[in-house]
Amino acid sequence: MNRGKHTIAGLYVITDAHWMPEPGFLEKAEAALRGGARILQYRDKGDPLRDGERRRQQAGALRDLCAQYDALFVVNDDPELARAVQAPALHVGAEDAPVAALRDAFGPQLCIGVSCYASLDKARQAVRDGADYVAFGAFFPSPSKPRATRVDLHVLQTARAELKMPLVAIGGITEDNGSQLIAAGADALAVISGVFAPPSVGEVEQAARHFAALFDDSGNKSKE
Ligand SMILES: Cc1ncc(COP(=O)(O)OP(=O)(O)O)c(N)n1
Ligand SMILES: Cc1ncsc1CCOP(=O)(O)O
Ligand SMILES: [Mg+2]
Repeated sequence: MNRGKHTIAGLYVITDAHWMPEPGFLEKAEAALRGGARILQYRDKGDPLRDGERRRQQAGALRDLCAQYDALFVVNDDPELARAVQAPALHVGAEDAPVAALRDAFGPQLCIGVSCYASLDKARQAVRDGADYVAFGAFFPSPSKPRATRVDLHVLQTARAELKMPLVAIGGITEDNGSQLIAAGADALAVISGVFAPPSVGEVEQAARHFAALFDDSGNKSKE
């Protein structure tokens, strides 16, 4: 499905300050885009007030990078930051602003993604409230968020059968286990450590390339 000119499909990478320390943060992000990531989320768990300037700088740089690679840029959690850098997309979860209020405040142009964990009811509500995609997970143990709710594959299969909405899978996704999520109905795989844990930009690009190839092998789901 499209929001503007972007399709919610393919490799969806999420930044992480632990795996992407400065210096080198932007270089790793660009390596993932070079490797074929179609969506990039800026996820920074710093304090929006204390770290505001750094967050605006990093988000602005990532927005420009995504435009250069024709990838969708997503801000996590923070509607003010999304507005400040004119991000085309925002991702929210249970502790963040409600989708209906965001849709009212931002209008139809903003792409809004919603975390639904293991809950089909949350996904149904998100669809009613105007979400553009829903995310389920964690499907596997996550090195980046070890306490994340675990989700069974059948939740994704049921969502696929019921919802006419792009589905994103997240949590402990690797080059080895990703294809079963695509087979179960995921349109996009959201990945942190599987792409960004390797120390060098060359390895990050290579990891992204391997994830992106999972979509080519499964009927070109990443293409229109
Ligand atoms: C694509 C995607 N899916 C899920 C999440 C998790 O969102 P949330 O539950 O709000 O947790 P935090 O990421 O904010 O810690 C996500 N960010 N992206
Ligand atoms: C933000 C988030 N929400 C559920 S799992 C997760 C982290 C995913 O990171 P990784 O790909 O390293 O498991
Ligand atoms: Mg959140």
